[in-house]
Amino acid sequence: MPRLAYLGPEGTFTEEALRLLDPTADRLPCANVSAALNAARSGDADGAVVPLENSIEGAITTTLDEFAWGEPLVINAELLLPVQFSLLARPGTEIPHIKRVYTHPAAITQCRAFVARELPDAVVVSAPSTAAAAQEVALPGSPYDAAIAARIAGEHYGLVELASGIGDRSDTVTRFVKVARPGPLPPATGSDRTTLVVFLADDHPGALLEMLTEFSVRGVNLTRIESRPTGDGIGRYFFHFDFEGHIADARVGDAIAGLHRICGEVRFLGSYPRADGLVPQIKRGTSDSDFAEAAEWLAKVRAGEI
Ligand SMILES: O=C(O)C(=O)C[C@]1(C(=O)O)C=C[C@@H](O)C=C1
Repeated sequence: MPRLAYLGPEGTFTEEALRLLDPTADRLPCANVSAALNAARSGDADGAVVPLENSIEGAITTTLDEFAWGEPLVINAELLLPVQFSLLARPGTEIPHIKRVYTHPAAITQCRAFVARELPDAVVVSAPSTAAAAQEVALPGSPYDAAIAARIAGEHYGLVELASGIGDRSDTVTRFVKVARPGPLPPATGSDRTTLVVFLADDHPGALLEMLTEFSVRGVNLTRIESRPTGDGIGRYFFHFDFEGHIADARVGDAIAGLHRICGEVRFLGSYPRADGLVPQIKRGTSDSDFAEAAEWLAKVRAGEI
């Protein structure tokens, strides 16, 4: 049975995602995303499950940066989890008395309208995770009056639910990924996604356009692009890409090789089945057989046969 590290403690959305991704895995709760990924890197765990992006908040930047800088890890699965938040408190607490709320920063963004409307005077403080917030609020001497977390976290830590479905939108989704140390890749399924981190060789006009061209001319559809600071000064950025297809697909492999030729460093973060099952539209001239036929034709031309 694999042992998977995750953002804990028990009752986080990440735990729910892990249970759905691998129901039989042993679970190793960790204090934060970095600790979960380090457990996978060191071998304390066989892999880890971490949040990557949210339909309201956007990218989880800690995860993006860990993937770019730490010892390499590779994504082998993803999951889209609808997230619903509840306001949880110790028994006897009433909403008008809530002055300090504790929750994960991603939940703060997603419940902004509810907090502004129902808790206008409350201070909202960042917690390492939604379940860590619920666990803390359950302590008798806690400085916090309420937590925003999943209902299940309230049940787990003995809190009462004062309000449910308090997210600004009812259709919020968080995308989670399962990662492991580099090894054999999941086979191509026809409905796959690939993730890369790319560092520029040097800063020059058109550098971003040149990268995008590698995808565009091969008909590779991007599903996420993010720039993140390298830390080397204002204006210094690296890039995170998600796109349709598997590195085993000719158009995808060719685009990645093209980036490798023109960029400073390309870090491959995995090709894995898409959670939404969508099958990409293959643009004319970019299928595997189109690439094979063109390579055959070129070989003949070079051999003087055409
Ligand atoms: O705190 C949790 O429960 C998490 O699993 C983390 C996390 C996130 O990082 O986005 C996951 C889903 C929700 O969007 C809020 C928080």
